[in-house]
Amino acid sequence: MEPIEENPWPRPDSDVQKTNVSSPGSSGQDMNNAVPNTVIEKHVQKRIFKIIVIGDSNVGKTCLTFRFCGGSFPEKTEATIGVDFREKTLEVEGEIIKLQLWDTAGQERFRKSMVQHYYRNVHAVVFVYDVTKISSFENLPVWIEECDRHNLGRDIPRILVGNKCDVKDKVAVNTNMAQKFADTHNMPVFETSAKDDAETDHVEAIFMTLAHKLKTAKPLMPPQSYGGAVCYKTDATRVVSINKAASNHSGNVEKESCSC
Ligand SMILES: Nc1nc2c(ncn2[C@@H]2O[C@H](COP(=O)(O)OP(=O)(O)OP(=O)(O)O)[C@@H](O)[C@H]2O)c(=O)[nH]1
Repeated sequence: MEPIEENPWPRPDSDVQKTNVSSPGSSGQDMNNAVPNTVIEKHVQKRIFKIIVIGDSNVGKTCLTFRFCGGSFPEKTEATIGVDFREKTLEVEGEIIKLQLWDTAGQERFRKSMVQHYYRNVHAVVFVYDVTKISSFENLPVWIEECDRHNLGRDIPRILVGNKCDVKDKVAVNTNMAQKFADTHNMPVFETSAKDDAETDHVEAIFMTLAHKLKTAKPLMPPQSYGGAVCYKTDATRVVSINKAASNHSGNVEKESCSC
């Protein structure tokens, strides 16, 4: 028997719960009396938020995103070429949302042709510096400038993360400096370590803070698709219709996507 689809638009990013419903006493061998298993697929629509993670090479962008999405510190990393994607689905105040983290290359030579793509339809930005390397902190204005150059609205949530706090004897950027900079640029600052297992919850909390901001943020974007994912417009009307579909599984949500 064909699967019953409650939502006519299966999407690569949808959560699919498969429930096998079989009749008690049925046997796969007696096909006349058997009630074959029916697979009910429930596709839960969810909002996807694109977050770009930027900062100098070697500050730990890959490790931070890996820690958040994978729950561990990668044993070995190599310089990111272009961009890597990591995703995590979260429940925020009753709504299932997906954070799509774009781990961008810090090295100029690995960024060149990709930069336009990073900045398209961004919902939030994470600036990362290395607390043990002053130059990575001093370069932050360059990264902010790059955001401005690509017309990233000032209303888009931004956070600052000082990484590698586990290397306590080599701290070159103290908390006061970081806080002052963050205040000037109107964003919260977090100091953490992707490496230290004891900081796992803290890394999680940082991204959760962002997720909360995004959930309550004012709608900005038309629906877009990229990398196989579909991102929905976050205007109030849209949110209502997505939430409704998610809660009653009626599936009658207009699917929108575009190429960008
Ligand atoms: N001690 C310590 N080392 C870290 C931490 N995070 C990352 N590293 C190390 O820093 C180096 C660079 O980490 P990556 O995550 O690859 O840095 P990146 O910012 O993604 O670098 P690019 O891809 O070149 O932009 C690696 O050797 C990591 O093991 C941390 O919290 N503490």
